Amino acid sequence: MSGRTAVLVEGLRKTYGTHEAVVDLDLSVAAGQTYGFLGPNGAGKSTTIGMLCTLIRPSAGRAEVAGHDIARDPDAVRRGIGLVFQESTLDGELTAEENLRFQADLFGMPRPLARRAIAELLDLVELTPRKDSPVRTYSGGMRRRLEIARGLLHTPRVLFLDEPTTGLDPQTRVAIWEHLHRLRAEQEITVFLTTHHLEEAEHCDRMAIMDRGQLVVEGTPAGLKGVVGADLVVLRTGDDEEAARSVRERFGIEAEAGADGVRLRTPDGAGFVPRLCAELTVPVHAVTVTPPTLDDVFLHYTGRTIREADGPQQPAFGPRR
Ligand SMILES: Nc1ncnc2c1ncn2[C@@H]1O[C@H](COP(=O)(O)OP(=O)(O)OP(=O)(O)O)[C@@H](O)[C@H]1O
Repeated sequence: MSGRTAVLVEGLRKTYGTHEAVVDLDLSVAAGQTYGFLGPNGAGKSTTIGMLCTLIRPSAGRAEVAGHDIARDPDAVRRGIGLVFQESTLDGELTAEENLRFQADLFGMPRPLARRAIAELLDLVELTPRKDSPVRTYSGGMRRRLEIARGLLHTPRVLFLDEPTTGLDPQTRVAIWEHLHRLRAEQEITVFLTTHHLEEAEHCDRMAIMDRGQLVVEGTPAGLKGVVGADLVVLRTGDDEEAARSVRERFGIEAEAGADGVRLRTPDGAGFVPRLCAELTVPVHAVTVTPPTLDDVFLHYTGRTIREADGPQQPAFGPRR
């Protein structure tokens, strides 16, 4: 593995009985990248992280993380990684500082080094003013920030985050991402995260879409959206049926009149709208142009949206377990 590769995965597989949770996964993550695994519930994201962090034994295949083989040298892998789980594993009765000191002791960090690292990390996640309060008095966002700080305490080369903002409100999600971006700017670290939030995947340098244990497609968020390639244009007109017919006949573009107006897809929506308005003989009241989203990408490759794949019982942004 080259020095610039933080995670290398070859033919990784996990089978539970007859159920294939992860199927022949191949992956390479360059050092210093923020890499996202996007997929619905049950796609195999947590199982993959579990294998990469040496917590779950693969059924087949191999992987190297932070320069070490997960099967041959699990202790070295563990020293090289930080891990933030979906569920909180903080001790609510201890303060932030005590939680971090406990972790530093687990890693056998010398006391003066630990003191310095703890102070710096509490600053990084802006918890210094509350460092002496018991964690049970913290909000969900503060706990998650503390968990991220704890994952970083032993200066890992790769930080794994399993659903870092699940269960947090939208404002707190934004704040967590501000912290992760600052972290990236201040430390040479690879961040590997799982998510089923589309907007979270947008923060990644590269990402993989996973579904039913398989890697569906991999690339940059912009590159993946480029594959879908078409903006969604929605028109409100004086006569939507007539407008849709006109779009089909004059431009040869598939257009449909529905409850929210006339919908069509075209590669350069903003460039197309002036031509469209000039050609249409019916009055145009409103036009919206929406670039492709990662959900369009998921739909393009799997035939369903992430929300459909998550199932109707799942709240869009709430805790799932
Ligand atoms: N210990 C286990 N025993 C049996 N099946 C399991 C086990 N762990 C996971 N699975 C199954 O493997 C599949 C992948 O699960 P995994 O938790 O990796 O998915 P995920 O993409 O992380 O989903 P979520 O976001 O809900 O955690 C699921 O169908 C799950 O039910």
